[in-house]
Amino acid sequence: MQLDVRNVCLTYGDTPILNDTSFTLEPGEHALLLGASGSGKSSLLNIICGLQTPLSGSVSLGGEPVGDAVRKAHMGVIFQTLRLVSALNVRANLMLAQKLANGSPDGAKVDATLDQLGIAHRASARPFELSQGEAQRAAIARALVVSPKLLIADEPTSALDKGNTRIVAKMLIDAARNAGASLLVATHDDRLASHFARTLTLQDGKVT
Ligand SMILES: Nc1ncnc2c1ncn2[C@@H]1O[C@H](COP(=O)(O)OP(=O)(O)OP(=O)(O)O)[C@@H](O)[C@H]1O
Repeated sequence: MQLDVRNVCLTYGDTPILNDTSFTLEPGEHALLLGASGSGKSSLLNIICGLQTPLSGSVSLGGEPVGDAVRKAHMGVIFQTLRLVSALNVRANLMLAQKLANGSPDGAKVDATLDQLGIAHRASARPFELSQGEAQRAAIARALVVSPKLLIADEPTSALDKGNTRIVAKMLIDAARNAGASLLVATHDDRLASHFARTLTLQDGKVT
């Protein structure tokens, strides 16, 4: 599904954050969204997910305007703070994501995804019992079990050292490729650029 970001503007109060920003991401394409801290990456991802409304402009996925329904049906999102549900173990977090996406949990897919990401042995653990790396992989698994057409990750490697940064970047790229999903990863970490064929830069409110 093509992601189409069209002439998006956003301000917080009088402060301009996004200034007539446009780009497209083709089906299956992988891109890095690079920008300094505070440049507006998370705000732009929130708008792309339909969690935040821009001042003007539009975002569509596969020709449909984004919103709750499109996000739940077609997007897997890995938030900067992961946002795993602390009352549920890892496996139940993934099942819940499937229920919210299309109402029908698929235990076999959940188990296969945990296995693929190397955390099947932590399926019964609650989020606070996980290491940072395990929690990150659990969040990636949760984004993947809904069979997304677009996988979005916000600063997925901010807490990681160089070795683990490379591992997580490769994990996201492989996972998106296996799922046939497009991938958009936002980061201020330009070390990730070497892993991506395309880099979008967010600067002064514009993506270039
Ligand atoms: N809800 C909000 N109300 C007012 N200002 C906000 C709000 N959310 C973000 N901002 C401000 O807008 C700017 C862009 O924030 P945003 O989180 O989108 O940037 P970012 O590029 O993701 O930053 P980081 O890499 O540090 O996470 C920052 O100056 C931030 O303080």
